[in-house]
Amino acid sequence: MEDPELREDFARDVVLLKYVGMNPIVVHGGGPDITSYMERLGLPVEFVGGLRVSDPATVEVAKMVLVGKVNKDIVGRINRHGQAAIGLSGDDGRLFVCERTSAPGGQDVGFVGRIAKVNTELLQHIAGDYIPVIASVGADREGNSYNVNADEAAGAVARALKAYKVLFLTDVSGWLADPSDPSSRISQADADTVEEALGTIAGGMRPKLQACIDAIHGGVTAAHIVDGRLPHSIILELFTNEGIGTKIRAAS
Ligand SMILES: Nc1ncnc2c1ncn2[C@@H]1O[C@H](COP(=O)(O)OP(=O)(O)O)[C@@H](O)[C@H]1O
Ligand SMILES: CC(=O)N[C@@H](CCC(=O)OP(=O)(O)O)C(=O)O
Repeated sequence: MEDPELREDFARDVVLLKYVGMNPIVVHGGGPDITSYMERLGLPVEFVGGLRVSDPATVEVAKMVLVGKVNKDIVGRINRHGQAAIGLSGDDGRLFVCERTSAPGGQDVGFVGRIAKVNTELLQHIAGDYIPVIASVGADREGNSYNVNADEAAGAVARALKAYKVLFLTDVSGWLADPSDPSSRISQADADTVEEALGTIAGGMRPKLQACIDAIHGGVTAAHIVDGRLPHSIILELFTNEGIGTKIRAAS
């Protein structure tokens, strides 16, 4: 998603899903953009278990970059391809109620939020006519702002809406049995197998797999991890028999 041409293909594909009668909802992060602005401001960048350590200054940058830059870029592209997109963050219409969370193992990572509640009524209202595009930030009931991992946000939205499917775009070909071997993609797994493996998973794949499990346990039929570097990856995953990434389903 760092490549403008891929972002353009993505927007075109989301519009196509709407045209064929689906109600797509886009939830996005923008970790590399946040990192680049933090570096420009001289702020230290640190991740624990795939989560960015977030002091109040980091949360402020994350909010500015995700809501002001990344969200508007995606909204603009979808609009230009012929469907009206509505940009939202967890703050708008109290879409997300966040709670402070910690990294796996309990390590404090600052103002990193998990999503305790999604305002599904608002989303259902909007998603019938428009394409909601949601930035992964929000606040708690006291008004403290949180940086939310985009996979956690996407999983929570899918679960709350009991979406038919949730797709996670990333920068690898899927869940890899060996992270250093791109050819070791696991094409299908059930949620119990993923749960057993979770303790061994490092980096950004961990919140992604956790979000897949949460979505499946919440009634979502399938969660897919898809290579966002491939043009039209979401169409290929949805409309080909083979699929291109990792598909996770409930244990049968
Ligand atoms: N077993 C694994 N399979 C795939 N990726 C893994 C695995 N373990 C760690 N990773 C790392 O997780 C990263 C994807 O997570 P992340 O960078 O957060 O993705 P995104 O920003 O696309 O949401 C990969 O680029 C890879 O470095
Ligand atoms: C708490 C936390 O880690 N928040 C993420 C939010 C953005 C994100 O998830 O972006 P990607 O989808 O590009 O990884 C961050 O600050 O990077």
